[in-house]
Amino acid sequence: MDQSKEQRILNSVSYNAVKGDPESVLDCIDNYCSQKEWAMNVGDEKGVILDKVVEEADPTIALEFGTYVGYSAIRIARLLKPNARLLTIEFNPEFASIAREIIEIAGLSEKITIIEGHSQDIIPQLREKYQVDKVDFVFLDHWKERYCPDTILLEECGYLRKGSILLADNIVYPGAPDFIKYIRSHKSFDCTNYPSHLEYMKVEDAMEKAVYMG
Ligand SMILES: O=C(NC/C=C/[C@H]1O[C@@H](n2ccc(=O)cc2)[C@H](O)[C@@H]1O)c1cc([N+](=O)[O-])cc(O)c1O
Ligand SMILES: [Mg+2]
Repeated sequence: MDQSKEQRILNSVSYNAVKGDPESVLDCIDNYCSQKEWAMNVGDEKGVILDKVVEEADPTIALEFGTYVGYSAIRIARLLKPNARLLTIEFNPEFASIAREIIEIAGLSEKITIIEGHSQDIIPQLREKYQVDKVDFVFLDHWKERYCPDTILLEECGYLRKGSILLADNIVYPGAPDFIKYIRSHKSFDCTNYPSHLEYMKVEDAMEKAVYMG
């Protein structure tokens, strides 16, 4: 059976990236996906917005929904301080195993924990199974119709604290209208929109930052 696109991305990283160098892994994926096969990584343009918000948050505990092949997990984890860690939730076992290998090549396996499963099943387990008390930063990049229910679940489970920062990808394309409606009308969230473009394309997109005010 011929390989998947995600396997071909791993092959390209494994062949071209410098082991232990996260930047070279990111560059390799961006080059492959802009020149050979498009893939749904946050990419190099929106990636700069992600970097800035992660630096602003300076999280000890970061959470990501939607690992895919690990591109944004590497982008986030490369900026974390020594004792900080990223938990990233991935539902598709093939993507999870490819992400694990790409993250290993980047030399960031110690800082990133990939949790396999559905976000709505994992979120309630974060306290007991993963010793999470509060999350300082959350990157939402999984199924767009899950952004809103999962944000509500994070709040209900008590993982958000005054100053917790959420950042959501794809606000324009594919879009997350129910999430935007909810978060912008919620009194405890202070929202900022960051216009940008869809990864590797000239299509309009945007990211939304929401700071929890407690
Ligand atoms: O659809 C998009 N993203 C959905 C991502 C889904 C990922 O989240 C995982 N997951 C993990 C946990 C879950 O609970 C559910 C899914 C899935 O297994 C997949 O790895 C998307 C689409 C476009 N696009 O141009 O079409 C552009 C983008 O930037 C996108 O992010
Ligand atoms: Mg996305």
